Amino acid sequence: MTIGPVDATRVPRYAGDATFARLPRLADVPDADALIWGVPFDTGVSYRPGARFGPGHVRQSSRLLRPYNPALDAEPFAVRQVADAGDVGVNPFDIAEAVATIEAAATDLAGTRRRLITIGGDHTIALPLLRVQHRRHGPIAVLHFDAHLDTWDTYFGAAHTHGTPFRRASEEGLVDEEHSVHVGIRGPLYSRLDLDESERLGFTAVHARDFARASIDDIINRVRARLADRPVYVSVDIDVLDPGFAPGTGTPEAGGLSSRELLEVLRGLAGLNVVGADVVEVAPAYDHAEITGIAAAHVVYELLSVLPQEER
Ligand SMILES: N=C(N)NCCCC(=O)O
Ligand SMILES: [Zn+2]
Ligand SMILES: [Zn+2]
Repeated sequence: MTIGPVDATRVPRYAGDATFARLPRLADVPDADALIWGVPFDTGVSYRPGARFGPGHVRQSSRLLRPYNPALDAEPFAVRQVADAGDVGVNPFDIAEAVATIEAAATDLAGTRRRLITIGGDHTIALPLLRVQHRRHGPIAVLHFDAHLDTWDTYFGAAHTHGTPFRRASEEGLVDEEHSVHVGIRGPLYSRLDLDESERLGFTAVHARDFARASIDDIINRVRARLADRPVYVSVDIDVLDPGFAPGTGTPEAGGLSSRELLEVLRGLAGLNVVGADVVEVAPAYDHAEITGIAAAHVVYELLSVLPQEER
């Protein structure tokens, strides 16, 4: 038996602590197979700040989630123990120190077998999270949902920013270069070389405009063929969604995915070896009516729903 969320038929959803989905805290369970935790860090942003408030906002927006997922016939909180591990305290004034702190905290939390779903924070945090996965699994098939490539080199000379984590990860050998893919890419680039560079670093791309022509099943097939049977890390930048579906983010780009499209592609990952995930770039100051927070909460819920069953 797992300890699940607070029962919403007994305690109204709006009452009490906002852990993710009203799940127990890590300290309140004997052990956990999967953890939701927050990394409130946004010193790596190039435009609108505020993703440091993402974890609290996504938790607040997750109060309405229910235990049964009909789309996958799944009970994500019953088949494994899921707990909320709270937030890590990171230095907002020193990016290198923050990256090291995140790596150490993720290593501790993951232990030898727990799967981590991390709520950001800006996209800088994907680098230390991928280092932890690489130590456990070797090169990782990265499934990266984003409007942006995030394979740029530096900003103002800074190597660790939210536009550069996947270049650093590829340079460090963390990325399985035969099995990684961006989904949702769109918008103006600095140069046509940006796309070539991203391919050289190991990423193919499903562009946002492909969703206008291909079916969701075609897209899922393309993604699954690329990921094959490798350990998969899923990094979801909420700006992969159209600004109409996710206004609360720092670098919005027109012409993105609908929430329905993103959730369907995530459901299409069932059966793959998803070893961990993050959901980043939720900046509540630009959100309205929790639109972005609710989308992010559902993304986390679908990710939990496709995690492989643990052997306990
Ligand atoms: N990772 C996110 N959300 N954005 C990267 C944008 C980098 C730029 O300002 O060109
Ligand atoms: Zn982005
Ligand atoms: Zn990003």
